[in-house]
Amino acid sequence: MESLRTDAAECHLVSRSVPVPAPSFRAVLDSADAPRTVWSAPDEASVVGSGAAATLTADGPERFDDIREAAQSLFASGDVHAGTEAARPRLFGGFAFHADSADGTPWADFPGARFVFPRVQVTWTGSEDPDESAAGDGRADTGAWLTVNAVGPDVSAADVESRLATERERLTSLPAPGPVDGPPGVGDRRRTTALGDWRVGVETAVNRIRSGDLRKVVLAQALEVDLDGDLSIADVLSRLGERYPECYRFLVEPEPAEDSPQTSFFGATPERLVSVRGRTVETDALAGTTGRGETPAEDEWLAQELARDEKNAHEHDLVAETVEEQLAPFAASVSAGPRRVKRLATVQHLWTPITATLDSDEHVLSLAEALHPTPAVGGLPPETALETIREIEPFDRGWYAAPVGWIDAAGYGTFAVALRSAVAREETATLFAGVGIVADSDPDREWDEVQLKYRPILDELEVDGE
Ligand SMILES: C=C(O[C@@H]1C=C(C(=O)O)C=C[C@H]1O)C(=O)O
Repeated sequence: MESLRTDAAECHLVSRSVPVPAPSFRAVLDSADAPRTVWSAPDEASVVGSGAAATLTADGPERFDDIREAAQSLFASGDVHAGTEAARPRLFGGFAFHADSADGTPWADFPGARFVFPRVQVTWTGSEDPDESAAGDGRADTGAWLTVNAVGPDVSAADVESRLATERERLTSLPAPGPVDGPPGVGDRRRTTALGDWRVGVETAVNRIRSGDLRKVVLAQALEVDLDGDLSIADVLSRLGERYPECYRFLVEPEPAEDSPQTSFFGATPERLVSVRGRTVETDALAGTTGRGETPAEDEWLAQELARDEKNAHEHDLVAETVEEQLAPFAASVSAGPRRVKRLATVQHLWTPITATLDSDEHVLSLAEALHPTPAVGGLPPETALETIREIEPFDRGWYAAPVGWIDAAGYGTFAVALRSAVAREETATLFAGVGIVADSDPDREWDEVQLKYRPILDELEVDGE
């Protein structure tokens, strides 16, 4: 394709890319400088970012607008030779769940919003693992690009091109990674919410729903675990990619405060909040959950039970209807596919794909702001649900269940809902999981569903049988 190029009289952003033989995802991530970034989505190129050429942060209720404005001014004057669309300048990051994000462990280094324009970026347009992508005819899909970015009043194209040559040398001489490490093992576990307190919380929510103040609320828990060994995020993300190919994988690692250890927020979430490309908007209503069976027949039976179950259907339909309503003011048309079951390695969900055509050009962040939090992670009515969450949950959600993704100069982008995730720091990891509460929710069944939703991450931390 024609190279993507934007020249401006006054250049503050310079970006250069070259095609490279696909390096190993794990080797690239392991050798990346802080702050590291990972984004990998079904049907999209995977990205590892190393360092930051620019970082945008914002706090408070205006954080979506503030990031959008800062991104537009960053992208306004660019000298960009991307070579391919997937390597064009993009900002990667996300938001805190609540507008007034609290500080303190484990979220101390996470502002209300933070986006990184990577200093060095590797973009895989083919497989992330060159060893696994060899086609039957012996030729591998080796689509990958190396990009070097710089931002500032004094940056020169010559400097960026020379850095690109150096980075290319470094990339081609990366040592092959060893075998994927096993999980580190889990020692002590601390729950934010004991079963008794959970029952009281769910009953409070159910009473509020029965009294008519609330229609649905999503209550979450956190589980802090001590790790017995080192956690390799590269290995965890690589294994999550194999087990959950239909999920959105992410890693956010903000610069730590002085002398503090690095905090890493990562996960593999099945839920897309929104993607915008041109005037096409795609989103998913995902809510209503059951487990996986031991056999294909049991799996099928569970899926059918889920599809028939009235409580789950109600929980789900509130999400699908609300998403459609929230998109309506922006859209010439909104259409929802038939409700179906999405089967993942550990759980099955009710899923309605929703698409819309915009009336006029809209920035993806305007749509992300309008949709977040959907009743799949917040509730209905939204304000009462958020108050209920604040009142009942004894911990700060931080970036859990909030939008993570990317934006580009055109205002296109994709955001996922940061579920099936954990925040790791030194020898501990804190996992998060939540469930939708409606009028006939049973606290003990909801408790079991929370435990099921810890599985994707816990499976990557526990040694078999722990
Ligand atoms: C809140 C979570 O998941 C959400 C809640 C679901 C439910 O209540 O059935 C299903 C999928 C997600 O929308 C989570 O995984 O933590």
